[in-house]
Amino acid sequence: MAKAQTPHIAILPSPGMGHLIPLVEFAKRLVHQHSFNVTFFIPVDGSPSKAQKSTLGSLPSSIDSVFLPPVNLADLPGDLKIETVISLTVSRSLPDLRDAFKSLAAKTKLVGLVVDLFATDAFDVADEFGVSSYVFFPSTAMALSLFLYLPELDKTVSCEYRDMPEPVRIPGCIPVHGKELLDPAQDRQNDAYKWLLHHAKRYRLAQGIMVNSFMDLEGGPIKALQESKPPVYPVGPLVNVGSSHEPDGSGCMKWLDVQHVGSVLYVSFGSGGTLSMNQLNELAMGLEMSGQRFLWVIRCPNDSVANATFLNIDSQDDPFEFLPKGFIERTKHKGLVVSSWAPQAQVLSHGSTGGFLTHCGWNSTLESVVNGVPLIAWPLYAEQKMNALMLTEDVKIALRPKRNENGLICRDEIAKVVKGLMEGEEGKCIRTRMKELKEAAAQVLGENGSSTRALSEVADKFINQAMQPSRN
Ligand SMILES: O=c1ccn([C@@H]2O[C@H](COP(=O)(O)OP(=O)(O)O[C@H]3O[C@H](CO)[C@@H](O)[C@H](O)[C@H]3O)[C@@H](O)[C@H]2O)c(=O)[nH]1
Repeated sequence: MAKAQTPHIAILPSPGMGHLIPLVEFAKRLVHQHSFNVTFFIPVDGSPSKAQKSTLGSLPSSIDSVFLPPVNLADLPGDLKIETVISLTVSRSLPDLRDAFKSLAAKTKLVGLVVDLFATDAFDVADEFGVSSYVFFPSTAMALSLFLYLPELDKTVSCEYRDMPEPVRIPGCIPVHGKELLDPAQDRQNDAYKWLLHHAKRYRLAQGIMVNSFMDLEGGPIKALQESKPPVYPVGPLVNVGSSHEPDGSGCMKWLDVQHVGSVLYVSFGSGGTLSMNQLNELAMGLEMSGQRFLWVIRCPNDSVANATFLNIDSQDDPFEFLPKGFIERTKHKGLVVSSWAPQAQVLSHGSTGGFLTHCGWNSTLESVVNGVPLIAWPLYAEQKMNALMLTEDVKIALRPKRNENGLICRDEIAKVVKGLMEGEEGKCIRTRMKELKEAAAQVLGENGSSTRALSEVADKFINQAMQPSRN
């Protein structure tokens, strides 16, 4: 049977909503602006989450999604770092990916595989089918610059990066102290670091790397990346824009509708962030003391890790039980607390939202940028400390509360920073800068904007591959 001629792209996201969401936006653009077909292959180690299913369930018919059979991780020790778990989930899915690739290649013109952060092992499968591999980097150009620089840093530095006396000079970026580098770079003996280095080295094998950022936001690292290989395409900000048809089960939107313009601080720690019991308590008290309106997405506390819900957002316990006694009653005229998940894209685009206290996940940051909402930076894990540094010191669109000597952010500090952002002079400057970036973001994504053009260049590369005689 003759093969359909529409070029087809396979996408393999690393596990985690923060990885899936920007890739879905990327896929929508490939389909709407360049008429490709796309199939997502999703590696999992259990049942897909509700959030994954609803994100993938609402896509246009030219974007298909296939959950690969769940891999078994039961033999692994329970204390593995998230980067190791993610990398092993992908590598153990490769036999199933190979089968899925084979059947897709038999019925379509497969012209490219796009993977993200920790899924470079899938390049081998693409190679077997003569398909080119690309990386979509869902985080900052700064983190990408570090990934590409890491093999050299690894060769030249013998101690732990956190013990280096001098800051690390990532090409094109502001200096970063070793202890602020992303989590898996904090312990070079740990498997998570070995995986990080493994993927970082393999990035050089890609035909191109798309990064979810743009010049006005990250000019320094983007310029540096464009001088290196493989070619880097700044295609961002690609963000979940939400849909007014999404159900408002938590009542967030209805509540926002009756608040004053720009008066509400949205508080959320992304798909995986959790606080310790003590920190949760201080945050509740700090929000109350600030006297500001807030919409808080709350999760059950976790005293040992800060990313407890990263791979499983569907919470079993009731997080409200962990709030200070009487908190909900005392703040009922000022705040709304919702459990586990809110329609964030809609919340950030609502006129009543005037600030965002965020863990600095890059999707959350970009969603705030496209809506012009100023930030309070509260990094927890992954590369979030690097993001917070860049947002406060370099781009200057965030305030950052200070931790005390025990690592806790206390209620007084929280109240001060929240007030500062919502009412103070420092908040005004940040708001102005955010508005400029919002306009710049709209421009780069416009018809002749730089990100639209960068995506067209990538699409041309895929089309060129489609013209080559098929090996699949
Ligand atoms: O209640 C919620 C919470 C989150 N989201 C959405 O989930 C995504 C969360 O993404 P992000 O802010 O990037 O956070 P994480 O899920 O924590 O993302 C992981 O992936 C990012 C991209 O690589 C990294 O920047 C982060 O550090 C890493 O933790 C965003 O689109 C949010 O809109 C919701 O819709 N509702």
